[in-house]
Amino acid sequence: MQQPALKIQSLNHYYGKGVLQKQTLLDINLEIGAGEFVIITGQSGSGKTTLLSLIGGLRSVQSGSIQFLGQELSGASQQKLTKLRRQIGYIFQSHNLLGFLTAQQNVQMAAQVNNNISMQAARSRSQTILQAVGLGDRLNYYPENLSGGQKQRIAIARALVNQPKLVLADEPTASLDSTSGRAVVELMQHLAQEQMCTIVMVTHDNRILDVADRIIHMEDGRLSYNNSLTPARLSRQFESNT
Ligand SMILES: Nc1ncnc2c1ncn2[C@@H]1O[C@H](COP(=O)(O)OP(=O)(O)OP(=O)(O)O)[C@@H](O)[C@H]1O
Repeated sequence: MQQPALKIQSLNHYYGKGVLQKQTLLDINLEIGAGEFVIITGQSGSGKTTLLSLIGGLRSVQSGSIQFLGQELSGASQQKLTKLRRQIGYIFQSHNLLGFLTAQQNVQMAAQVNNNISMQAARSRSQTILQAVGLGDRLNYYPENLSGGQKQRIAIARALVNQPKLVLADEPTASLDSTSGRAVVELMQHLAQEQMCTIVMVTHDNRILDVADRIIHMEDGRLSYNNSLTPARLSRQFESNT
């Protein structure tokens, strides 16, 4: 069987110390396949962002195990975590673009930070990916002159420019109207399929759930159900069988 992109076993997480300690994640067990698009839903405070940040190597694993492409995150050195993070693209609700850089410079900088590639190659790669997200005519625009949906598309381009194996997205459509939100997730779905990239997305946005292969629900720090047959998965299975 193909190695899963993510394998999470007996994961627990706590905030605070002593009598103030509070358990936020309880015995999470989960496998996510390569190229799978998984959406995590759940009420505010149920632990979604904590889980995402642990998967992304942005927090230390306290108890249990997370394997990303067979590599253990628990107890990993900073050097190893930095290397693993380079294979992950992050997209957050606030796109965190740098206002003094153009669309193209924002993406190019990500390409240059993560790779030992020439400035020329980084420029060309950032132009190509911005064209792919439909912003070929906005390369030299500053974020303040672009719409929310366009800024989020730059954030997607930035997350995907290094062809990561995994994209983690936390509420990427929260600040968008429904049309732009839908366009943004469909674009992620499309690009990720092209690059065989796994996506784990946290969202409260019920209008976009159908793009996922699997929807995972969290409740009070636990996975409460694991629905594996979404319409997107059924149609992908159908396409691969025909
Ligand atoms: N840095 C922190 N220190 C202490 N407690 C925290 C910290 N971050 C989160 N928590 C608590 O852990 C629990 C889970 O938070 P988390 O942000 O993971 O939930 P969430 O499901 O992503 O919520 P939301 O949908 O509101 O973003 C909450 O009770 C929260 O108050």
